[in-house]
Amino acid sequence: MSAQPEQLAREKQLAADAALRWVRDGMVLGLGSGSTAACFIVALGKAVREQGLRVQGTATSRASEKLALEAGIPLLEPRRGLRFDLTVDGADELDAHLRLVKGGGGALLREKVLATASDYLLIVADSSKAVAQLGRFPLPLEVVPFALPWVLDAVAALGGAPVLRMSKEAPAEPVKSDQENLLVDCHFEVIAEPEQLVAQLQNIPGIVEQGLFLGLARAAVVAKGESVQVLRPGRPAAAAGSFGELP
Ligand SMILES: O=C[C@H](O)[C@H](O)[C@H](O)COP(=O)(O)O
Repeated sequence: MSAQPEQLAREKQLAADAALRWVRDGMVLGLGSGSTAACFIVALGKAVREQGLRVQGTATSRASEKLALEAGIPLLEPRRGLRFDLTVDGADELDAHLRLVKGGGGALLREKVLATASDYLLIVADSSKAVAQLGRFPLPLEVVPFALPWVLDAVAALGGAPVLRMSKEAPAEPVKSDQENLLVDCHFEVIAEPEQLVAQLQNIPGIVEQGLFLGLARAAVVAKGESVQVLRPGRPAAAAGSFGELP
């Protein structure tokens, strides 16, 4: 039976709180997007305000930037040479190799930029995100508006049943990313060969970024019920309390 929304909310909080163990004084952090990353930003802000933790960060979305400012976390603008000791971010799906599907909240481009500029990407997730095989969650793409018709044709030819993401508040309007691009959700159902799919998507002009994150995550903190596990690519899960190597 799948977990109830209240249980998943509790698991997000547990994973986010556990992720604080990766943070060290003086770190430069990438701040992820979505509801689980939001729990982390709030918890981090509390540590900054109440325990004098000194960190700086850059956010992967306007929403996370606003949240971080409200939480009292000093923010850094993008600049040449800026790297992150640690980025903490959520995921829509993760497998045993810590291959990820991201972008359910539309922040995949900035998320991939920061993940790539980070020495350590830590994923925080509730139990619903850990899957045996990627693909049930529709794969998000960020697409330049002019290229949309051809991108839809090309993704359909790959078997991805593309759907333009529409606004929930204004159903006639497409969702725009922070870069004013469109978002397309591709229903593959099963992504058997993620590396091959990435290569195919990278060949389609007009796709600014796609939501498969391969070889980027170093660890994932996944909460299930009241227990928290740490997953590392291809290695057995470690229980909370034996967090193993830190960044
Ligand atoms: O674009 C959004 C991000 O990739 C999120 O990290 C992802 O959608 C997971 O979000 P949530 O923690 O709300 O499930």
